[in-house]
Amino acid sequence: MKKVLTIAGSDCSGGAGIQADLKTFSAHGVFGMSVIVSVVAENTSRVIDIQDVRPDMIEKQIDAVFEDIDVDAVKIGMLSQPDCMEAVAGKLKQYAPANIVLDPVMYAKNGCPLMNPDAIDTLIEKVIPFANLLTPNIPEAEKIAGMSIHNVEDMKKSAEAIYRMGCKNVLVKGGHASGSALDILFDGERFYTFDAQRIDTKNTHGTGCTYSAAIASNLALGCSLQEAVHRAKEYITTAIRHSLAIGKGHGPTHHFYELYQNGLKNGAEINNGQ
Ligand SMILES: Nc1ncnc2c1ncn2[C@@H]1O[C@H](COP(=O)(O)OP(=O)(O)O)[C@@H](O)[C@H]1O
Ligand SMILES: Cc1ncc(COP(=O)(O)O)c(N)n1
Repeated sequence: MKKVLTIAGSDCSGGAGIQADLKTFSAHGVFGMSVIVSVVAENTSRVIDIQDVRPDMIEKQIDAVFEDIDVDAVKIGMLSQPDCMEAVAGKLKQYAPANIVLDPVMYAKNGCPLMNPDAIDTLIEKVIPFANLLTPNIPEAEKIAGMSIHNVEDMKKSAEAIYRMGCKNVLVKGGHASGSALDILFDGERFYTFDAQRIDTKNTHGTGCTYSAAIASNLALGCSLQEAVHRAKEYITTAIRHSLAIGKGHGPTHHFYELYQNGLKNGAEINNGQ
């Protein structure tokens, strides 16, 4: 069985973070493992408080996994402070795992901050260079690239700027744009587009977590990057289409193995081109 690790924050309400990642791993039939970087008291409406795990404890969790188990892919989510980022970066250097997918989480869907804005330089200098794939949404791509994004051309320009920071591939996600749900992948040479119908729902808590965890699962299963993103786009579109009206705010995506299989069989209306 393929083994996939998430290094991220815990969402006690179950829709995002570590919890979304582990549900996504199970739906893909891979063995999920987790290193908790922050404990977040949050729900579908608000973030109440964040307690970061001590950096040496983050390092020890990563050691515990890697000294014992071969890891086929790593998904990295919420890293709230520079010292968490440095702890993770040091261990990525030490263990050099394959297939690192980095989702640079900055805000929850309700607008609450999950990353200290002063940590962005550390993210860029210390963590981004380890990523095989970075998956910013539009506000995150704007912050990292230092530019504003108004259209697809701007998404492409931001992807090029972020690529130059040392990650091997960049996927700028269009969930925060209007029109169809269009994502742009840049591999340093060419752009690839992954487009799906926008689903009219407020229940998008955990979409970015789910998507990056699905990409990491597909890479662990041996897919090429383009195939991994294509399949993950089908997975996230199906998970949003069947998202759950749980809680009073932005409800979570739905992870359900049979649903995933049916979604794939029915073809989840994904167009990918170049
Ligand atoms: N309402 C929607 N309908 C269909 N796809 C969506 C919708 N909202 C987001 N997506 C897709 O979900 C994935 C996650 O994107 P996004 O919501 O931008 O990330 P994040 O959770 O990091 O803000 C992307 O593939 C995006 O295109
Ligand atoms: C612990 C944690 N990590 C990440 C997110 C953002 O989730 P998303 O951008 O996928 O809605 C979150 N709300 N909580």
